[in-house]
Amino acid sequence: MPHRPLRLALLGCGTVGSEVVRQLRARHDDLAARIGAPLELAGIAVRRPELRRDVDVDPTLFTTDAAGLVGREDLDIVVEVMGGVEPARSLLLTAMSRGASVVTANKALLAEDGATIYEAADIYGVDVYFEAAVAGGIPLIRPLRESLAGDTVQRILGIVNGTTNYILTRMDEEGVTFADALAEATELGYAEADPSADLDGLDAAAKAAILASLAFHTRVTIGDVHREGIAGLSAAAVSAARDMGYVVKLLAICERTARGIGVRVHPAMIPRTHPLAGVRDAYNAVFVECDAAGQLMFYGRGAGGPPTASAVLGDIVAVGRNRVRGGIGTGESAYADLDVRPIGETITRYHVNLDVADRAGVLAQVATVFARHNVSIQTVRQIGRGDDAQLAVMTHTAPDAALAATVDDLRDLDVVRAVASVLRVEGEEGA
Ligand SMILES: NC(=O)C1=CN([C@@H]2O[C@H](COP(=O)(O)OP(=O)(O)OC[C@H]3O[C@@H](n4cnc5c(N)ncnc54)[C@H](O)[C@@H]3O)[C@@H](O)[C@H]2O)C=CC1
Ligand SMILES: N[C@@H](CC=O)C(=O)O
Ligand code: NA
Repeated sequence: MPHRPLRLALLGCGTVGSEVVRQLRARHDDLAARIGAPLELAGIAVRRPELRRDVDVDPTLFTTDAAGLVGREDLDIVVEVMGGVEPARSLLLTAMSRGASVVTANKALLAEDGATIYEAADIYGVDVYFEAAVAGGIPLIRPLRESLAGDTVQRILGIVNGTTNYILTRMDEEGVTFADALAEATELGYAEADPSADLDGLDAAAKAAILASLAFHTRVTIGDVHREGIAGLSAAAVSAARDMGYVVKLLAICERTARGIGVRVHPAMIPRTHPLAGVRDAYNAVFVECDAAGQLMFYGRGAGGPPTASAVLGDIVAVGRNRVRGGIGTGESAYADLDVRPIGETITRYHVNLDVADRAGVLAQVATVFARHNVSIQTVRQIGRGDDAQLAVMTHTAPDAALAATVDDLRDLDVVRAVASVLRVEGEEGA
């Protein structure tokens, strides 16, 4: 006997939402066959129903009463693509309390207060799926949640923000200024409405928190993530890295450490030969390093309407199948409850560019500061002469706290006119 149609409500109809509607319509019959029941759009919550959209929608589906829509008793799936913590959180909680499963692309909400959402799903016996929340169309959540559930993840290293990767690519390859590259990214529709979420690393930190939670079976929130954005990065630092055979990328790194886990987002230099160095423009790529599976790489479009909607539709099919067959999929797994350790305990390397006085004895003074903090120098070279003299120092690995204290003390040296740039160096051994 054919299954009754599954009723679906959409919250938000912007870049992702309108593409979800378009793809739902374009693949209606295939989706019905894959799920075992047709999907029926019951309503779309929007702010301005009169707005012209890229997709044809029956205007009677639009409502400005999102709370009324999710309060209905007859919904099977609520798809949230409006973004932001509130009212998205309250709307999803209401939807779940009425028995609907939830599909969301909202990394900000999940990284801020995923616990409330997962607990509600548990209480009401419904699904929460969120493949689109990290790295858009790239399947990454499901591999971590399901395919790798039998393995032990040691480390995740990736580029998870398309906007900043676009900016850094343009600065590195064409010498475009930061401001011009940002304007281009905005024009191309990669940047958030408020691009500071991209530039300050907030978007990447939310994604890192979600990835770390899944990989380490531990509740990690955005507040646990050490975060540095790219706003302070100079064109000079990017071009100095290029001259040395490195490229600067905004990285998200989640790793097991001696005493727990570390989760961080910051710009870093990686060797030009590293696979992540070739990830250009708004593309994302994520390495996952496991005990048994070894190194895995996930690559593709991390932003934009069509790829993100592809991830949303995949979740709709998964949730729909659970509805048709009965039962629910994987829920939150936070049993390991590992400690999120401070950035100071991270073992890493620094590359430091110093504007220095060009006279005898300067190198010795600089080297003494590194030695005082037990930071070993791998290479040091002088660039320029006289007023343009710079020392470029590459360290060996050391605790981040020791490296940071070294840089603080270097600033106090009379012979150091300025600390021109400080960048961590990643990806030299393996991924
Ligand atoms: N655009 C992208 O490339 C990606 C977006 N996402 C996530 O998907 C979600 C949606 O993103 P976009 O579609 O790009 O944003 P958008 O700004 O284009 O669309 C959001 C829509 O929701 C509507 N909305 C917001 N609050 C509302 C409310 N209270 N009631 C009714 N409508 C409301 C807005 O008017 C807007 O039309 C966000 O959580 C975002 O972080 C995730 C991956 C990639
Ligand atoms: N602004 C984000 C969109 C997707 O998450 C990005 O640039 O990656
Ligand atoms: Na994804």
